Order: sequence, then structure tokens, then C-alpha cells
Amino acid sequence: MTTTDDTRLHPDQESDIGRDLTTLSRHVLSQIGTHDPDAYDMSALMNRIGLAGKMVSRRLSRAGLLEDALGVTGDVNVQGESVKKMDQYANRIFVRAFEQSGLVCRLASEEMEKPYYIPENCPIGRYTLLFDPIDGSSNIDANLAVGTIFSVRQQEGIDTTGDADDLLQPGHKQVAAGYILYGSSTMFVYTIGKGVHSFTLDPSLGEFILSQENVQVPESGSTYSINEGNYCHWEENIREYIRHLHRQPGYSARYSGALVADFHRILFQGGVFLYPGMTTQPEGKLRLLYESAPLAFLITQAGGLATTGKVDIMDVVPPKLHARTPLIVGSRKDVELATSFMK
Ligand SMILES: O=C(COP(=O)(O)O)[C@@H](O)[C@H](O)[C@H](O)COP(=O)(O)O
Ligand SMILES: [Mg+2]
Ligand SMILES: [Mg+2]
Repeated sequence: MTTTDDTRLHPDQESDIGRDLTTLSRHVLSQIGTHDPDAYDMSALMNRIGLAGKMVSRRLSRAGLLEDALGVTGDVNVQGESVKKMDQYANRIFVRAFEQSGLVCRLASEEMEKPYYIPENCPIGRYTLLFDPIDGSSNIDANLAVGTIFSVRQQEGIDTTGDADDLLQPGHKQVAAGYILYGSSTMFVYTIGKGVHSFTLDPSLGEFILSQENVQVPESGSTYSINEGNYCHWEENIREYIRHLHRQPGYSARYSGALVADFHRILFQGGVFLYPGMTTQPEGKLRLLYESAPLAFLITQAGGLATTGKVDIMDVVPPKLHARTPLIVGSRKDVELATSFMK
């Protein structure tokens, strides 16, 4: 007679039992290390960003099957760029996620000319969420990677004019920042000033599960990421730097058309991303408050650098909500080499 060992588990079950199941909200709480109301608010805030990200991820994953997911709306946003249906959807999802949260008093995004106020949250909502709902939206219709970038700041002052002028402060004022990358898997990467941590969405659980703690960018890398189609519009010093890289053995160009995706590669594998100013557009393309500053916060927490070529991105004071700035970001040695050409 044969017997079965009821305590023995299938290999899939064994690996589930052995795995680390640290969720995003739990991780934020453990990072803060206290259990006061502020810690729970920050944890809930991150969880809410994660929830909105999951909804965007779900829609992207079925976009080709839905009637209203691909293509443009026909509107032009405050940046003068045509709005994609997914830009509008993601913007609305983030606003909806926070309307019912009691956590955030204002949201400012690439897709909204002025900050969006949630007056019922304002007496208690101390935070402002700044975000780029879909970064790299030209990739959407080609089924390529896109992202969401976010930054959290504490409201300073009463903001009686409703213009959110207190947001016009340097990147050091950020209390949290991160991004969601909608790639071959969906990842959530964040910092609250205590290192950089990455999570991967397990679609079967609907949860972001910790995949790497304390990410450190390599000191140098072999990738440079820049849109060389703009070569003719760069200043001569940038052209000279790129020609210098062309002569170095082992350097590869990688450019996906989505800042988040290119930044993610560099954060994990090293190298440098550049979106410099151009003769036609001296401040470049990227917006400081919800693109460059959050990525600068992340990279500095990971041991790298972010600069305009002249000053540290974290020190830049934006003159207006949607201000742009040149960006050079990545491994310390690669950024130093790039900036040495700009002196
Ligand atoms: O500015 C960006 C796009 O942001 P957006 O989709 O407008 O939120 C970046 O992701 C750039 O799209 C990306 O770096 C490619 O820019 P180009 O090289 O096409 O100008
Ligand atoms: Mg963007
Ligand atoms: Mg965008």
C-alpha cells in the first residue's frame, strides 16, 4: 500500500511560503519606524498612489481591446502638447483616488493648468501631490513602456490666492517622490528620504510586493540616453560631449522615448540620461516640479547625481508651476564627465 505525505507542498506553494511578502504600505510604515498618525498618513498616501497606478496598469494592459484607450482626445494641454486619452484617464484616476482619501489638499499635474483643490481635505490634508500622470505618452499607441512620476510636498502657509505659490521652492522640500513604470511588469519605486525601494506588481495578488530595498545606482555605467535627433539644436558643448562618448569603447546609446523607462534602466544598471537645453528651447523639455525634481530626489538617495549642467536639480527654484529645466541625471562619474564639458 502506498501512502501520501500530506505535509509535502507543490514547488509553487513552497516558493510562495518562502518569499518575502512585504507590501508597499507595510514597507512605508517600517521605513518611518513610528506608528503615529503621520506615518499612517504617508503609508496610506503611497498606497493610494499605488491604487491609481494599478488602475492605469490594468487599462494599459488591455488598451488595444478598449474603445477609448488609445489615440488623442483632440485637446491641447497647458504645455501645448496634444492630450492622449490615456493622459486624461490617468489624470482623472489620480484625482479620484485622492478625492475620497482625506490625505491630499491639492494635486498639480502636467495635464492641469492650475492645481486642483479638494477643499474638504484642506483642513486636515497637509500634502500636495505633484504628478505626471503618463510620462512618455507618445509610446502608448505603440505598446511601449510608459510611466507615472510623482512628488509629495507639504503645504506651507495658507495659500489664500489659490495659486499654490508655496510650491515654487527647491526639490529639497519634497517629502516623498517616485515613479510607476508600466513595462513588461509594473513597478513602483519610491523614496521618503530613507533610500530608494522598488516593488513589483503581482497581478494575481493585486499588490505591489517588495523586490529590491536600498537600490544604489552604480558609480558608472556604459549607457547614455539622449535624443540624438536633437543634435542640430544642441549647444556645441553637448555635441562635443556626445562625440567624445562615440569614441569611447563600450558605450551604448539607449533611448526609449519615456523618461521613466530610461531613468529606470540607469538607476538599476548605471549610466547617464540627458535632456539638455536647446538653441530653440534653452530650458529643454522636462518639467521641474513633477519630472526632474522627483527623479533628482530618487537618484541622490541612490548615490547618483542630477544637475542642469550648472546647478544641482535639487537646488533649482521654479519660477512657475510648469517650469522646465535641462536635466542630466545618473551615475556619479557619468554625470561628472558630462558636466565637465559644460564648464
Ligand atoms: O518629456 C517627456 C514626455 O513626457 P510626457 O509624455 O509629456 O509626460 C519624456 O518622457 C520624453 O518624452 C522623452 O524623454 C522623449 O522625449 P523626446 O526625445 O521625444 O523629446
Ligand atoms: Mg513626462
Ligand atoms: Mg505626461
